[in-house]
Amino acid sequence: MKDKPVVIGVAGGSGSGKTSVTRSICNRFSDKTILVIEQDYYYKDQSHLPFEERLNTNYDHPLAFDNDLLIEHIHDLLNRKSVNKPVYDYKIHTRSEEVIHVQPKDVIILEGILVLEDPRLVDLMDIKVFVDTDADLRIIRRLQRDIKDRGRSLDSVIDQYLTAVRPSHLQFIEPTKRYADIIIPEGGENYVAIDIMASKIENILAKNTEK
Ligand SMILES: Nc1ncnc2c1ncn2[C@@H]1O[C@H](COP(=O)(O)OP(=O)(O)O)[C@@H](O)[C@H]1O
Ligand SMILES: O=c1ccn([C@@H]2O[C@H](COP(=O)(O)O)[C@@H](O)[C@H]2O)c(=O)[nH]1
Repeated sequence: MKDKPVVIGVAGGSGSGKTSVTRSICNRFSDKTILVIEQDYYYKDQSHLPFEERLNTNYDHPLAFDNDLLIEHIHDLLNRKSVNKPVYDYKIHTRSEEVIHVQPKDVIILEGILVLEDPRLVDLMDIKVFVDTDADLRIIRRLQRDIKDRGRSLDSVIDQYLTAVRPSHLQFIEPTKRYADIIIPEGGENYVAIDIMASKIENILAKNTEK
C-alpha cells in the first residue's frame, strides 16, 4: 500500500507568482510525481446567470469558490482515487463544459488565492506556502496578464482591482500569511526558495520510499 500523497498549499495574492512558483517546482520532478490542483478551477459554476450578472461577482471572496467539491476531490486523491477536475473559463466567468480526468500522484500542490483561508483545506496540507509580492508589482503583472490572456480591458481590470481585488486581498488573503510555514518573497524567480521547496519534497519522497 502506497503512502498518502503529500499535500502542499501555495497561497498568495493575485499576480504574486503562485503559478510560476508551482511550475518551477514541478519542473524539478518527473511528470509522474506532482499533480497541480488550481483552486481557480473550482470557482462556482455560474452558467445559470446571464453574462452581465457574472461581471458583478466578487471573485476574490471566499464564497466565490466551491470548496466543498475541492475538498471532496482532495480526499479522493489522498485515497489514491482519480477525479474529474473542472475547468474554468475566465473569459466567460464560469466553468467550461469539459473536465480533466486526473490520476492521483505522490505530491499534490493545491494552488490559489484563498487555499489557506478555509481551515478544512489547511487541515489537509503537509506544507503551507505563501507567495508574498508587493501590491504594486501584483497589479502591474495582473494588468499585463488579464489584458493579454483573459480578454479584459484596462478600465475593467482597474475597476475590479479597486472594488473587489484590493479590499478582498486585505480582508481575506493577506491575513492567511500567518498560517504559512514558508513565505516566498517575489514569487516566480526566487530560485533559492524553489530549491528549498524541491529539496524538502525530495526528502519526503525518499523517506516514504525507505519505509
Ligand atoms: N518574479 C517575477 N518577475 C517578473 N514577472 C513575474 C514574476 N513572477 C511571476 N511573474 C509574471 O507575473 C504574472 C503573474 O504570475 P503568476 O505566477 O501567474 O501569478 P499568480 O498565479 O499568483 O496569479 C505572469 O505573467 C508571470 O509570468
Ligand atoms: O471569472 C473570474 C475568475 C477569477 N478572476 C480573478 O482571478 C484571480 C485569481 O487568479 P490568479 O491566477 O491567482 O491571479 C482573482 O483575483 C479574481 O479576481 C476574474 O477576474 N474573473
